[in-house]
Amino acid sequence: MQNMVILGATGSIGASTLNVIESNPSEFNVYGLVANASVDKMLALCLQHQPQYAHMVDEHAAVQLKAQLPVDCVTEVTTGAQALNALVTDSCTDTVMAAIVGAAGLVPTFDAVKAGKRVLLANKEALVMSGELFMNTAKASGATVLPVDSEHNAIFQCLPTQVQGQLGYCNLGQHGISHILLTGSGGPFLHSDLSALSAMTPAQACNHPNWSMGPKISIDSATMMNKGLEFIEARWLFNTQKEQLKVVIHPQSVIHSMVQYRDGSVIAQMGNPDMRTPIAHCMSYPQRIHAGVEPLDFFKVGQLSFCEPDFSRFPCLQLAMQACEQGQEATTVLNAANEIAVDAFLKGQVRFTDIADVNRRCLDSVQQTRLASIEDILQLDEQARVTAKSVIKTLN
Ligand SMILES: NC(=O)C1=CN([C@@H]2O[C@H](COP(=O)(O)OP(=O)(O)OC[C@H]3O[C@@H](n4cnc5c(N)ncnc54)[C@H](OP(=O)(O)O)[C@@H]3O)[C@@H](O)[C@H]2O)C=CC1
Ligand SMILES: CC(=O)[C@@H](O)[C@H](O)COP(=O)(O)O
Ligand SMILES: [Mn+2]
Repeated sequence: MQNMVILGATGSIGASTLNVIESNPSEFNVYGLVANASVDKMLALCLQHQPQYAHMVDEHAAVQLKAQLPVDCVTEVTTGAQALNALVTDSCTDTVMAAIVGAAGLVPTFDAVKAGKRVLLANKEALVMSGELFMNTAKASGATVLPVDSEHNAIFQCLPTQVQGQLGYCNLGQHGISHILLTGSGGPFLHSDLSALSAMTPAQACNHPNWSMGPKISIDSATMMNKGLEFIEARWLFNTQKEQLKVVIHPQSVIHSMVQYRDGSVIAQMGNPDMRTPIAHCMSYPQRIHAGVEPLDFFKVGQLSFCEPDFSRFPCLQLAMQACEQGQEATTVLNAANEIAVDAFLKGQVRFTDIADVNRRCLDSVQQTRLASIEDILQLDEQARVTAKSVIKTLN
């Protein structure tokens, strides 16, 4: 029985994870649930799953949750950074699902890695901000990091077993691998008129053709910043050189990514677009469990198609690839700027096309700094947020 802590329990990945646990009750126990401020959702989850701990980052939300839980409930409600650290590093915690959205997920995820836990990584922003430190820390602590993000999980499944055990420091060339082919759907605006993009609404941008996800990642898919963040994520997980990583647009999201070998073989992982597959894979690795996912029906799929990304339609993808080459300062700044720009777009404060402009202007301001610790990274993240907000003020 694995005791699981779910960071981001009230979100889309949180819900899929709890669904996989429900399908496999003898294998997993819900030990801790973590969210920010969604009291009603957390209350329902506590009543259903009876975790040992329910942690709310928002203190006010913790007080409300405590007041609403029945007195005989087994769940202890906690709040505060120390309690969150205690939960992810608790000797009873076996596995941490890292599914808080954005930079807010970095500290608890990193703490779990430092404590040598089995970490199922959905929170790609944590790696974008701290990739080198994150993977080095995992190696030093003995933590097992397993990629939940559908593409990275697919790549992982297509790699030789030996390489799977060397995440962060594997040498792909030594295993006959020539390229990693990172697939992306192209999002809801793949075929839209370029002149129409500036007027796209948050509802249109969140309307992903294949996946049902939280708002931030949905907007990132529409700008293809998601693929850019995933490019950086892949760079750290699979220790890739620039020329080993290619982005391929595949609108059906049936192939979730591929690994191309020197001898001409290409190994792909496929399945219906349902995050319960990669989540279940990580939860049970190296075994396989039921995920509750419909088997892929090739006769229904019919056709698979592919094309090259167009940077004039998706400037955010190009910015992320550029930042990846520049280094950790650039990827941290770009991630922070993007979080601010996406939030402003979702609130109707900027246009869809402004997201790339804010990101570009923040990336242009990047200076060389020393990022030796998580504290250094968080400080740079904070500065970049201030810059992004001031760039937004100059728009319109
Ligand atoms: N959804 C998907 O299919 C995929 C998601 N991912 C990645 O997984 C992560 C989660 O995505 P998704 O589930 O879609 O996001 P959602 O928006 O659906 O959920 C976000 C979760 O994070 C919590 N949260 C937000 N801010 C904070 C904070 N400051 N402190 C603590 N918790 C916080 C939310 O709590 P509350 O409800 O209280 O606000 C909620 O539980 C992202 O990094 C995303 O890129 C990767 C691949 C696929
Ligand atoms: C499900 C998942 O992993 C998302 O990151 C997904 O990849 C988003 O779709 P795009 O390929 O459109 O970015
Ligand atoms: Mn993905």
